[in-house]
Amino acid sequence: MITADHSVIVPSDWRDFLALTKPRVMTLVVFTGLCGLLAAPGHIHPVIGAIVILCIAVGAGGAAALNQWYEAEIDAQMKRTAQRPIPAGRMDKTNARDFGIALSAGSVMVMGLAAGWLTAILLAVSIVYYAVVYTIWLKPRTPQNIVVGGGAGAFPPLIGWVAVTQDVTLMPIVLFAIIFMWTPPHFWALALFVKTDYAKVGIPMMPVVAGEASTRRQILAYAVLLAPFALAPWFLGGAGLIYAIVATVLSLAFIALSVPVGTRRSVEDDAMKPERRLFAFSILYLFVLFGALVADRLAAQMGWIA
Ligand code: HEM
Ligand SMILES: CC(C)=CCC/C(C)=C/CC/C(C)=C/COP(=O)(O)OP(=O)(O)O
Repeated sequence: MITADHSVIVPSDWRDFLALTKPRVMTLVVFTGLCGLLAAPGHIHPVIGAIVILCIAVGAGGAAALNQWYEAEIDAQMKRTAQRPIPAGRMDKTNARDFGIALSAGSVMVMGLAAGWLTAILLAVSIVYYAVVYTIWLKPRTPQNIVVGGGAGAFPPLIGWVAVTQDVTLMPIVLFAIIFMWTPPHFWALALFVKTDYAKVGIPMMPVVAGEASTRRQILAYAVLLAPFALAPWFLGGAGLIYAIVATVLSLAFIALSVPVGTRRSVEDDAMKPERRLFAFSILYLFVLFGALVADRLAAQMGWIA
């Protein structure tokens, strides 16, 4: 097929549609949603629970497709993103947009019918937050884009929890806050080693606008601030000792890995090892922390701990 600007589109296959949903990033989104659902007090029918998680995955995937539809031109100019289906010429932009809308609308509808409309509204808010508020409004405008926009990725555990309880209480808000505080160090560590790409396309990421030194200090500050949020489920009585121990160890490790990143003055040619290490650990951190929340809850239910 030849498009209006005379570029040739090779027909897409299912792999391209899957790539539009950013499946690797969404594994953690879905995992935190599942943990929110499993850690919530109360009971949900396993089939409904499975539908809830599927809706989070499909909704997040739809939002990611809309993000790539909107950002196709800038993705084409960045090495990291140039091979995505639209910039690589394997997907027509309109198809990507329609796919994103279908997944987003479909997931919200099914969520509403299966788990209630409060849960569906939260899913809809998170989709609009990522695809519109973050992608269209914040990302091209302010270096605080991911601080505010990161809120979108913080919704899944709240959604999973509310699907069970049908109520927004303090615990799911704390889970939201953990991911909210985690996102800046997660992303800025990466932005430090892919900075030149963002600068090229005029995205005002923190290292480009405020400079490396300031970004590094902020990474360390958020890593320290994250610790009390990570421990909050325990001191609020929503999690027990297993969680407290894991959260303490993870928080100390996260701060320890942020110190060399945050205090670094001259960056010798070492391939940004501390930054890469911190980015990789950020992902492990969230998997293990949310996993510990569920393990703690299961252990309490089994009577293994008080
Ligand atoms: C606005 C906030 C965020 C931004 C800007 C961001 C950005 C990124 C980027 C650019 C990557 C590199 C991989 C890629 O190019 O796809 C990445 C990786 C990743 N992100 Fe984030 N992220 C954000 C929030 C989150 C959230 C909330 C989660 C999940 C809770 C998450 C989970 C992951 C995972 C699991 C990876 C590794 C994917 C892989 O192995 O390739 N991110 N993130
Ligand atoms: C349920 C629901 C809707 C969840 C939303 C999940 C969410 C907001 C995840 C954020 C993670 C993500 C893909 C960031 C990429 O940022 P980017 O798009 O700026 O990165 P890019 O430069 O790779 O395009």
